[in-house]
Amino acid sequence: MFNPTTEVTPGAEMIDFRALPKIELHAHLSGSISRQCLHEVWLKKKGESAQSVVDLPDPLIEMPEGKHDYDLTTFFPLFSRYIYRLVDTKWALTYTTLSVLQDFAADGVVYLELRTTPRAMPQAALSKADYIQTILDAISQFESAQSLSHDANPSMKTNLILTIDRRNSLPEAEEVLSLTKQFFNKGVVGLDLAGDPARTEIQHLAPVFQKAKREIPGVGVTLHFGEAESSGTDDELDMLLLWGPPDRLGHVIHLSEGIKEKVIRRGGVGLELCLSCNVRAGMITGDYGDHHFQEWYKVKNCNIVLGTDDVGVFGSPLSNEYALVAEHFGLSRSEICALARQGIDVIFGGEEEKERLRRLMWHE
Ligand SMILES: CNc1ncnc2c1ncn2[C@@H]1O[C@H](COP(=O)(O)O)[C@@H](O)[C@H]1O
Repeated sequence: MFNPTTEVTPGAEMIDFRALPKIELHAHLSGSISRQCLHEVWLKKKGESAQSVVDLPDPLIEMPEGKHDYDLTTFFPLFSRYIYRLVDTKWALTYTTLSVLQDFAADGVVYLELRTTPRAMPQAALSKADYIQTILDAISQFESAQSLSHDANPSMKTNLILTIDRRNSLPEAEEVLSLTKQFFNKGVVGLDLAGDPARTEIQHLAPVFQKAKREIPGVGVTLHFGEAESSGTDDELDMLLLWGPPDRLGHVIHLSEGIKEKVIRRGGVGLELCLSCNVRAGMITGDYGDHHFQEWYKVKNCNIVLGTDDVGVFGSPLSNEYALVAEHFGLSRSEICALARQGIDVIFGGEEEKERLRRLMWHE
């Protein structure tokens, strides 16, 4: 039923990148659904003559396997125009979430923080709170099945981060904050800022992020940071560094030298770097070897965590992200293991989970 993407390239020392225990902290739920899984949802809905798919092409035609060249103008509409029309019932949400969890676990992910934008589904009588509860139930179902299985692989722990979209009005963002409060310590561990970086008017969201840590002690804050030129101005990035303040930053592409210094001076900030997403969506100039991974890798007091962003769209599982780094930046086996372990200190999942990861992640 599930079909994890396979694109693992052997590294210099023949590391089994899939077996390497990995931490994934930057994965958007709806963008992580495989095309095969979307196709299965489409087939079921077609069979039921569901209204939402009457004029909706088959995912395997709309997003053929091998097509990964979405850019920032074609990428965001894919969700509103297409994926959200397929995933619009409780059944589809549960089915696709289970598939995403299965794919990450099969790829050797041992700790996952999935992020998602709470979305009401009025036609299915699902509120935003129901949306979150449905995903949390799927996670519990997956974790119970894992604990019963005789699989020798370490099990994958999953937590949820709720996304505030840059398009959100203040009341909409307040609602995400209050949902975070409602589900905090019940599977939700953090708050994210994401969405189309072309939307540059975001100052109105400041009070929500400033309130987050005050009102929810222990909550994690991660922000998409300098993802595009339009969202990489010093004005925006200086403002974002005051929001929370953030524990982790996503993408970190368009940063002036001054902002880079401020990030470094903070110390211990988690940097969620998504190589294939950035290269395939043309968010950086050049190819993998030109990725800013190489620059940040030299900075010793930040914690780099590789992420897939949207593996269903960009087609590169986390094991492949590690293989790419080994290949393009010449990391040895022990350096790859040390890189994978950098994520431990910046998870939002608590001390006990950090201890579990310290025990099970490879040292070399
Ligand atoms: C280039 N990478 C990215 N940059 C910014 N936002 C992104 C993103 N990839 C995904 N999203 C955000 O996540 C939503 C889909 O997942 P959920 O419905 O929330 O699970 C998208 O609508 C977008 O707002």
